[in-house]
Amino acid sequence: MSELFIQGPNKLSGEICIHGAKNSTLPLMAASLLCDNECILHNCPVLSDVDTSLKILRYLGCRVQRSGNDVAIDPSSADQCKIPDSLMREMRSSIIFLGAIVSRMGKAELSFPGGCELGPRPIDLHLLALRKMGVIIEEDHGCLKCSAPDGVKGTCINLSFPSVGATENIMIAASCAKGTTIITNAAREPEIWDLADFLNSCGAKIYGAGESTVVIEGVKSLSGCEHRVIPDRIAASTFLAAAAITGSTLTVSQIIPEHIAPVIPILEECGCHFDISKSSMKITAPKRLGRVKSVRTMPYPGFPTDAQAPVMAMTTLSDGTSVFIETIFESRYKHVGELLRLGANIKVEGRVAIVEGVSRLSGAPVEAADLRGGAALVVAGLAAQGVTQISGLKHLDRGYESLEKSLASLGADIKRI
Ligand SMILES: CC(=O)N[C@H]1[C@@H](OP(=O)(O)OP(=O)(O)OC[C@H]2O[C@@H](n3ccc(=O)[nH]c3=O)[C@H](O)[C@@H]2O)O[C@H](CO)[C@@H](O)[C@@H]1O
Ligand SMILES: C=C(OP(=O)(O)O)C(=O)O
Repeated sequence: MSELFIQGPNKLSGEICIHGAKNSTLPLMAASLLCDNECILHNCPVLSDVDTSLKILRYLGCRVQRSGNDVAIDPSSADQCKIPDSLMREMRSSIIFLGAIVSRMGKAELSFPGGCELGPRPIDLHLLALRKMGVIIEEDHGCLKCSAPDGVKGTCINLSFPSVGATENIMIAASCAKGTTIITNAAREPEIWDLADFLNSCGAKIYGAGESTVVIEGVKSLSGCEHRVIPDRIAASTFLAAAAITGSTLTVSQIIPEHIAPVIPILEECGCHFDISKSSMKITAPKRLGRVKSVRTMPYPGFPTDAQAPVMAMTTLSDGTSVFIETIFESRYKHVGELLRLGANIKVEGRVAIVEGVSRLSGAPVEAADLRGGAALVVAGLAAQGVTQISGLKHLDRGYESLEKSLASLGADIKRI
């Protein structure tokens, strides 16, 4: 298996164009199954999770074609309702196909999804909602056998937690349901808004996406459309953290600055300065970062849990003590043990991590245990003295397109061997 070798420290400079959002692309690909004819998605990142989604769509009988960052999906020939366990295990987003398959085929058969191991990641909210919408779901030895003999029906669903995936599954299932669905305490992440934008372009009637209450009036059918995926706010946040820890000035472009707004005040607190324009921002980092008092992960518009690890890596070289509180996932500190190998000083107590900034990190062999934990190791490695050797790249390849090429183009000494 290949590994990343980073020789640090090195400043970054220039401009990085941010790729399309993984967490938008995947639900959009699932939603395209509902359409009567071809959908074209632009700005799809080249990632292993996108490959997995393409495999699932092919398995279901769709004709799919990828050309660079454009993906064409023709679902008119879809005739299967099962997803094999091996594909379900590849990523969390495989579960988002459930609402789409059962809505289109009247039945679906799949198993529990994979994805980053961040502690328990149940799908009870997805299943509860779909059951309320008239879907019969039998759980048998890890297999979910689902059918909707009378079709999927609109209803009122109050989510006990604003789950991103559950909100997406309900929106997709509800788009062609009989009647109106009202989701209260819905997730408000930008990816929810992007999904609604795509479905509405296909003829759906979704109102309020991005707010806590989303109303979906079921329509008879959806046509295809052309859609551009929104930029990846977590990839952008990762590059900002990388610029900050290396004391760099960097322009991050092809972004929606508003989507990164929850991360900016944390970087400003550390002493970074921002020049923000319509679709880009320039970060200027100080020689030595200050500490950040506390970072609490929260559903959007709070600080994103997906940015916690890269931003924590950034604070390992801060002057002072930074505190992190992870409220979304039970076990999202797997990067801490690896950051300690690089010389960081971090203590974890349950959901709280306390980072005592050190004046120097030194390169060492480390292993990524999950996607954003891997990104944290890259951020730290860019500022560490000597060689940081990172294994476990399959996680990074799920979420960052050509990461080492992008960083090398900005001045980092980084190679994949
Ligand atoms: C592919 C994708 O878009 N992944 C993102 C999505 O994951 P995902 O959609 O899995 O995240 P959720 O918002 O559903 O999960 C948030 C919390 O709700 C809990 N929960 C969720 C569903 C459920 O049925 N029952 C339940 O208890 C989870 O265990 C977790 O503690 O949102 C997360 C939170 O922003 C991000 O970290 C992931 O990058
Ligand atoms: C946790 C993540 O992804 P997934 O939900 O696909 O595991 C992530 O993108 O950080």
